[in-house]
Amino acid sequence: MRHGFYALAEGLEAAEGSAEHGVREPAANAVGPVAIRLRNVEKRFAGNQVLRGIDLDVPAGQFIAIVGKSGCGKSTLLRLLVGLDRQSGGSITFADAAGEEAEPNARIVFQEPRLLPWADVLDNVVVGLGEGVDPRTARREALAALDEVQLSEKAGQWPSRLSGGQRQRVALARSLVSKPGLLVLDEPLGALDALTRITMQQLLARVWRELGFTAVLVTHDVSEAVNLADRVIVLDEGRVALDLAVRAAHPRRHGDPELAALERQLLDAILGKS
Ligand SMILES: Nc1ncnc2c1ncn2[C@@H]1O[C@H](COP(=O)(O)OP(=O)(O)OP(=O)(O)O)[C@@H](O)[C@H]1O
Repeated sequence: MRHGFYALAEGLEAAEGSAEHGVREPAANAVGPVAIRLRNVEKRFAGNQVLRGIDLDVPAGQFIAIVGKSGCGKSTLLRLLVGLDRQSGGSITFADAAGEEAEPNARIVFQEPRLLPWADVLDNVVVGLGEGVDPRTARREALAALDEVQLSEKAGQWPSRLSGGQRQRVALARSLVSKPGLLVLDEPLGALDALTRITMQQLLARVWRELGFTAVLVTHDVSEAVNLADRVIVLDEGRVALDLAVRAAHPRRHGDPELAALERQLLDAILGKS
């Protein structure tokens, strides 16, 4: 399946993975948010069954979070969604707002920002557009993406001069610059301190509301999941164990009792009730 995934923009793992290099949608062809449909998705690694019979429908523009114990298959599922790996069975398809099958123009943000140390912040974002874009257009789009993450004043800075949170904002801008229809986030805030993490959650929530892509977030933090997502999926040994709607209005506040009750429900599903 061709995902329209542009590997280089997403860093070294993507470049060495099985994604198809050099395939991308220019920003002008942005598809808009895509709906995702998984049917009976299975994944095995040399006889080790990691994902089992996953059926999931994600409407276009929804923000879902995936939580679960270590090793339950969260990252494996993300890698299938962006085309870095292929399922062993079942199907994954994407559709545009009109319901027509579409390339998702998927991007992924990892826990580590994976910036190019020899390029300044602006050029690190330009990389997200891939090759063949007019340099002036590329610069303009990269500056707009940096503005979106409130980092335009660092455009000429080296990555080594940035804080961890700022580097992760550059990585986010690099993913946003091509106007993805699907943004996949693999523990993107996991390496940040608690306060920076909350600030970044607010930024992510705002960016998602403004740009309207479909988002799939993997996190170990159930509080982060209920603060950001419309819906939280609990994976257990490669199966969907719980599919929980989060209806609280945005902006959400940490400590809100409604969210705390959902957190409790998620922890019970992940750890088992004692
Ligand atoms: N390329 C691979 N080859 C073989 N086994 C793999 C490969 N990738 C993942 N696995 C196995 O699949 C299982 C699920 O891994 P995955 O990384 O998806 O879990 P996870 O839920 O994301 O874990 P964590 O929360 O610790 O990051 C693990 O047992 C892992 O060892």
